[in-house]
Amino acid sequence: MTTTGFDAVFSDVRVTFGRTDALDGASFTLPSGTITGMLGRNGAGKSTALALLAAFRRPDAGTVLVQGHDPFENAAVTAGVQLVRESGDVLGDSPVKETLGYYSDARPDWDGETARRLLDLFEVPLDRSPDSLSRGKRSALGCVLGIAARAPLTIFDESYLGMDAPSRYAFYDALLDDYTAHPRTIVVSSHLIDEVERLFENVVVLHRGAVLTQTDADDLRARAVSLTGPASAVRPLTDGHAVLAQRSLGTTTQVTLNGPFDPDLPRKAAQAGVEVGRVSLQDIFVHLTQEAR
Ligand SMILES: Nc1ncnc2c1ncn2[C@@H]1O[C@H](COP(=O)(O)OP(=O)(O)OP(=O)(O)O)[C@@H](O)[C@H]1O
Repeated sequence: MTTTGFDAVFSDVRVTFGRTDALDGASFTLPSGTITGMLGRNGAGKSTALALLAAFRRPDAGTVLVQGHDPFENAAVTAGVQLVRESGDVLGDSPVKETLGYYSDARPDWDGETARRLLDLFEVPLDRSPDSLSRGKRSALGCVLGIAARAPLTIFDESYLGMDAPSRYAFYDALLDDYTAHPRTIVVSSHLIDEVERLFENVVVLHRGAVLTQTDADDLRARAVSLTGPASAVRPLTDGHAVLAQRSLGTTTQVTLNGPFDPDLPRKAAQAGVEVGRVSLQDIFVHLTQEAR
């Protein structure tokens, strides 16, 4: 691979199915050589956006550029884009090893040794057909193909949901290892945000076809904190802050605050015996999308 990955730019993209706007003026960027989490509730437009990157269709309005070019019917671009969907893009009724041969011919940066090592790790037999495998093994096959293709733009569209938890964690580790050794642009869409958030450097949150926020993952994490302690000590610390959530157990209260924060908050909290904690991306995502409703 001669690049650290393709970048992609969506500008005011609209895709309509009948009376549904799957994408409704979505604009965001996938920077080259980063892992971006594509988040959104059911029906937010994630799969539609990812299918545009893979040139499965053209937008009805706006532009999608991959490495500066319209990917649609552009073989030079699509040769470098790998979309892994849960349904899998494999030769369903032929042995897995034939799919490997197909990828080896079609993908310029294909690494057959990595594919075989990971298929062995996930215990996917080479002589069985994908159609005869369990859902989890089929998902694992798709994920392995996605990693071993080493495409400059690699997209995992909830491709690992069929896998059990140990297999999913093995996939996240394998993806990070391979990405570290061979940087490229990766997009991961998922509902399991708690599990995958450690992968993300950037986050795009889609909501009803539009971009709610696009940001560095650490900036998004820093947008909220939790305060836990006796209700009487926590309450004064919330003054002047937006409270995203609040819950109490006995005399202990936990509030989630949205920034910007009083720079003195950590000192005041320590003095009051209140614990300041991180808020997971999953919780921030839930708050963001609830607010947007
Ligand atoms: N082929 C299609 N025909 C009709 N409507 C569609 C089609 N594809 C998507 N849609 C609609 O477009 C909207 C966005 O769908 P999309 O699959 O992109 O969302 P998503 O964020 O991937 O959802 P999920 O997390 O549930 O998979 C939804 O309202 C969906 O019903």
